[in-house]
Amino acid sequence: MSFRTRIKICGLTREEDVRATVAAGADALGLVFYPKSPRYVTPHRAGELARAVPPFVSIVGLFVNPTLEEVQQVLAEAPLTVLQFHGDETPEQCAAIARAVVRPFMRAARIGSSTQPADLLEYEQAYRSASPFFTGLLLDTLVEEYGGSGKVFDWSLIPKELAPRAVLSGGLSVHNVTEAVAGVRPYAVDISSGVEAAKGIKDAARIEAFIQAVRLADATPV
Ligand SMILES: O=C(O)c1ccccc1N[C@@H]1O[C@H](COP(=O)(O)O)[C@@H](O)[C@H]1O
Repeated sequence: MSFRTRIKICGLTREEDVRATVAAGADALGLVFYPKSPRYVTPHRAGELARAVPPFVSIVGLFVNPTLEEVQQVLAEAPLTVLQFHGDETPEQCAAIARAVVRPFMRAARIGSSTQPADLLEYEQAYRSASPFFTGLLLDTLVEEYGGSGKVFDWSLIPKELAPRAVLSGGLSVHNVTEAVAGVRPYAVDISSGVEAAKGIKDAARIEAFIQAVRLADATPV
């Protein structure tokens, strides 16, 4: 039996993109609450988009260095399943927010040329020991802006033991995701710019092709 890599499509801003993401078979969709992102949605808009999400599809709220009040404002309007911290949040800050709002969280690890595989295991351990609400690392590329860059990092830096519990992101697309999944075997993949027609505007055909490409890798023997 082959493993089914989980798939998150991030940065949705329109109902039609939510519907296309769900119809294509994604496990999760991401809403961005970082005001400087071209994919930013207000808490109210997030609530509207969430109405198009059926049961068993997770809604991930992406935050960059939020205050507890900002997260609470979103949760007052939109039923987020999981929080994604994608800034400079310490283990203690993530733990405090997650505990206060009673939500599991993922933490982005931004990987650059000087990152060592052991750094990632240490980083994961720091968040794991800080909170029972920590569910895993999301591996992204270190760039000047916080994320959504469409840039790939060196996947060989991912420790073999970390991959099955990590979310792989950063510059994924239909062109490289089969190789990424077959080579890294992550728990999940996450994509934003690679399935866009323009920033914040998703393309249904690209979402579908991306998911097919992941399933192709899932069917490839390890
Ligand atoms: O999407 C954004 O605008 C964004 C803003 C701030 C932090 C993270 C952001 N997106 C996340 O970045 C990674 C990689 O995205 P891409 O596929 O390379 O475009 C992904 O996890 C998004 O959720």
